[in-house]
Amino acid sequence: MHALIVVATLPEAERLQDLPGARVVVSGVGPVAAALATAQALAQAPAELVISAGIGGAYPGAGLAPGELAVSSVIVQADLGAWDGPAFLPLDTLGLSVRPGVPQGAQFAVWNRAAQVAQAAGAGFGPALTLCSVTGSAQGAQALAERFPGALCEGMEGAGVAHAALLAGVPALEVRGISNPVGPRDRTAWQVGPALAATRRGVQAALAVLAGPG
Ligand SMILES: O=C(O)c1cccc(C(=O)CC[C@H]2O[C@@H](n3cnc4c(=O)[nH]cnc43)[C@H](O)[C@@H]2O)c1
Repeated sequence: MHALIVVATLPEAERLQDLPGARVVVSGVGPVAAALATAQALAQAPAELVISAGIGGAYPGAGLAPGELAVSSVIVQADLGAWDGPAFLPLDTLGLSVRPGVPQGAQFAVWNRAAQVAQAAGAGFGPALTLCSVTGSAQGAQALAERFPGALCEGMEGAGVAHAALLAGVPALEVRGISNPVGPRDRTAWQVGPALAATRRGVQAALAVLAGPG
């Protein structure tokens, strides 16, 4: 069996397609596209591990510069909940679940060897947040970092992949090569090349851990 690697875009896939033991699927951008593509891919062929991989932003205080790597300790759909004035109420606080009849808030557990992957790759290890839109202000970044202490990075697909993997009974992991700091939008400063290289390093480490002794 192989690992299923789900990426949002073709340039992200092109840097991973030659890796032995990996089946790479391009989902399109966002958690819905990522969940649908993951579910479809797992229905077509089973996988031992599903990896949500790609470029992402690093929160201030995460200690990750562009070109460095984040590996998820937990995957969180950070915008799933309700605003009560200035207060954000997460799904579980509201007594709601993403799975009928089963308590499941917006936090998805990851593969039990995720820490080993982070160590092998020299990556940061912490919560990976998923949002439906790129955060574009210092206040927004600060608020998310406060709401999710220790949050390392943000992307737009991880929780969708993790949700589909959970329903299929397959462990999930997110690896993000850092392209930008989360904060005021400055697309010209994004370091996409180094971020793609870091993403590849993270996927390679995960595949090596998967192939190694359990
Ligand atoms: O703002 C633009 O002009 C622009 C042009 C091309 C692409 C974008 C994106 O936002 C790409 C989103 C894509 O990349 C991931 N990503 C990378 N950095 C972040 C981030 O700081 N916050 C959220 N997502 C990020 C994301 O997973 C998407 O797949 C913008």
